[in-house]
Amino acid sequence: MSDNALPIHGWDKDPILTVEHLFMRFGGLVAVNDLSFRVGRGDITALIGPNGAGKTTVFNCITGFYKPSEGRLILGHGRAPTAEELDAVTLNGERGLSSSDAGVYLLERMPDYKVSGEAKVARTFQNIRLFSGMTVLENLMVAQHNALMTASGYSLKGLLGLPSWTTAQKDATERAKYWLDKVGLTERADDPAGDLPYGAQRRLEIARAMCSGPILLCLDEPAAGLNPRESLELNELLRAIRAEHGTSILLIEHDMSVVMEISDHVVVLDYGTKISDGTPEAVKHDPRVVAAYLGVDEDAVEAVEAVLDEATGAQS
Ligand SMILES: Nc1ncnc2c1ncn2[C@@H]1O[C@H](COP(=O)(O)OP(=O)(O)OP(=O)(O)O)[C@@H](O)[C@H]1O
Repeated sequence: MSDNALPIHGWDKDPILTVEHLFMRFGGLVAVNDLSFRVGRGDITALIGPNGAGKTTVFNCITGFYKPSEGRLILGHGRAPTAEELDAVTLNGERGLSSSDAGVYLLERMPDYKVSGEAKVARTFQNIRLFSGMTVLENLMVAQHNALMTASGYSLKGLLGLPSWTTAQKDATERAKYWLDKVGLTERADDPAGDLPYGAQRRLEIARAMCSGPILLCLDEPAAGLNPRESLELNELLRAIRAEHGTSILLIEHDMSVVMEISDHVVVLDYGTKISDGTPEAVKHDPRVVAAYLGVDEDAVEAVEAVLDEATGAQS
């Protein structure tokens, strides 16, 4: 490579998700403005930016809660789709195309339940959305409701107690127990989810998302409201999900220490427009990023400067 050549990043070589020219308009407000970026397969990618930058709107477009005004959202199962496969799906008006070793899905054409069920993209929300009156274990079983309904032939096989149904039910229970253990909540399995402390509810939300077997996990501010010890545990959990399950992770996060600590790739938005895209190291030294945060308020200025100083000090 010559000195002038730009490095080729993993997210460019093997993207699991490619966001192309995404626009989202609410009346006259352009919340997302011609946004393009890639999420690398097996990477932890952070989407950051000041309040109101458009991060949650991007998540809502990716996960089928909003239909984008314009743009293409390409998800590749197994490997990045070839140009021919992509053209075939785009031109024939289909939502997706799958073969034995790969699949390509155009998420902007899919409703939310198909984004989770078929494209295998799971998400958590900025405000916790558990079924607080149900037990911790029941929350994880409900997450697998669609798969269980399919296995039960929409009740008939379940009523008859056919083997395919009993096996599916056993698998769902095992999966729920596995994730309870992973997030350290086995002891609380029979307690109402609403009785858990805040940090445990956040972990349960991640466990619930993982029970649907996603290939891409989208987390909206997973560290919000966590104390420093819980933040460290969250970092470990996300690393384990990536390492042991190969799940790619896209997260929105305001906590810069979490972002800089665990991300492979950071994309920065301001007023709906991408202002920076690169490694955490490159992004944190990008003057456009610092300026965007400095433009928010004094608390943000101090927070950004403190993280920059700490990160720079740690390296020198
Ligand atoms: N359903 C909606 N209708 C109208 N405007 C909306 C809607 N959803 C979001 N917006 C607007 O779009 C812009 C981006 O909002 P969004 O919630 O995506 O930002 P954000 O970066 O996630 O902010 P935060 O960090 O505060 O959560 C804001 O101006 C917001 O008011």
